[in-house]
Amino acid sequence: MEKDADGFYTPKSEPSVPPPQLDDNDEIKPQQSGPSADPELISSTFEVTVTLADQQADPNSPLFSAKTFEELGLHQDLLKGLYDLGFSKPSKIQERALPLLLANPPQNMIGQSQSGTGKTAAFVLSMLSRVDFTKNTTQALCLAPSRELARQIMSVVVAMGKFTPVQTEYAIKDNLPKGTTRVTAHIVVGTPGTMTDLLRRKVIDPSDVKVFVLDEADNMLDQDGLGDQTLRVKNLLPKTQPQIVLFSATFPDNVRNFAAKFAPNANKIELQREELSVDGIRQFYMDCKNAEHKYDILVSLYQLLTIGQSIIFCQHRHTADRISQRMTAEGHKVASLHGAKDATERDAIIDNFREGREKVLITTNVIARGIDILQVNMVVNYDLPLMNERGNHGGNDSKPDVETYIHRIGRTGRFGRKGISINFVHNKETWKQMEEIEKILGKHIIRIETNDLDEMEEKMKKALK
Ligand SMILES: Nc1ncnc2c1ncn2[C@@H]1O[C@H](COP(=O)(O)OP(=O)(O)OP(=O)(O)O)[C@@H](O)[C@H]1O
Repeated sequence: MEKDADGFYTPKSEPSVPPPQLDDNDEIKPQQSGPSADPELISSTFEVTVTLADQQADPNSPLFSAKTFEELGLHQDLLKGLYDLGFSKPSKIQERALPLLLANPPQNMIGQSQSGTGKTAAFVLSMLSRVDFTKNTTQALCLAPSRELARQIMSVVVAMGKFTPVQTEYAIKDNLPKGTTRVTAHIVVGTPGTMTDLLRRKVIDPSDVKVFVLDEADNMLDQDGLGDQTLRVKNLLPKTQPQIVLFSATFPDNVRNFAAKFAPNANKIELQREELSVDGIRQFYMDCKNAEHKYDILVSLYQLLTIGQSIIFCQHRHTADRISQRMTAEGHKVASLHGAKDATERDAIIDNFREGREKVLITTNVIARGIDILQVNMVVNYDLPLMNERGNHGGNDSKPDVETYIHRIGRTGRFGRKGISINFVHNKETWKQMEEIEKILGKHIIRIETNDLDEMEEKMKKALK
């Protein structure tokens, strides 16, 4: 199965490739032909070809694995789903996490791996593996911090579960038909507020839940963010606690301890600080004269932003709206997305962007995490992400929010692809914030002149090679 025009994996009535061949031992082999049979080649807009196979064979790459999917103990129907998606070899996190996730008796998991390295498949396969399809009850719950991410995860559940009878349902705002009194789907994916509501109203019966997954777990457990609501969901689950699975690219110290209490006795897969950001993402900065100059620079970048697709991150909704209105009025085609828009509008905006109908998306931290759109080759931090005064994400304090920075730039450079990030700095304070990010990540952020568009284009093209 390939991603459809919306960038989602949706089952087609006719498979795009012939079904996997069963050999004498009933073993499933990866596809040898068909459109999704050559996942090794990734082409970028600059006509550069990256060989995924090289990275998956390099022991230093997060995409490396010494094993095959068959060796990881997955059911044949799930192997078929994987090959149908064009996955031929596991990534490091998949190789390491899956055997631990599937072992019996089930054990909790705290798993960390860089952005775009395949964490979703690891937890989706583990949910699909634990479901007993002969029972029409809810057996796995998955929470994500945004409706956009919940919808994306669901598309992976449906794609990987294509050869199983899995039933799924959303727990996101304005999605269940009015008057629904009972959800019996095997797997429910949603956001914490709506999930709590459906559990409280007994629309979802949690008594058979065997797996509880938190994607972007550090964000979901952050007491200043979604932590309370996530805890509420956990408290509504059966006393015989289900297997708790936490995944993220980042686990800052202040959440790590809480995560260990939330998922006791968990198997842990952790990264070192210097491993946090992906090498394929080249990080740049531009020295703007003042806040207004940032806008001029963004406009002058427009041509480059639309070569592939780009995401522009602002700290506030009103900035995202203001910039997009101004650029639109000046004849540029851009879209804006943030949490103040209603559900239908949000779905339409992200779907248009996935489809490539919009090339530039101006947004807030709402889609900083998890969103997987392979054509995004540029991320701009119009405003650097900042902590709030209590030292948590999403504020206005002077400290940079390094975790959010890692997630934002991770919207590009997915699964071995190349990508570019550009930070706009415009005064001493933002300069210092960027310096701190540089220090913490141990990565050099390269300067690009704001007045030399040709140099800029050259540097960027080179970075994408
Ligand atoms: N084994 C594999 N072979 C080929 N492609 C893969 C494999 N595993 C995952 N992918 C693809 O890699 C991309 C990134 O995967 P995914 O979205 O799961 O990353 P992630 O680790 O969850 O990132 P983030 O931290 O940003 O949420 C997806 O497009 C996915 O389809």
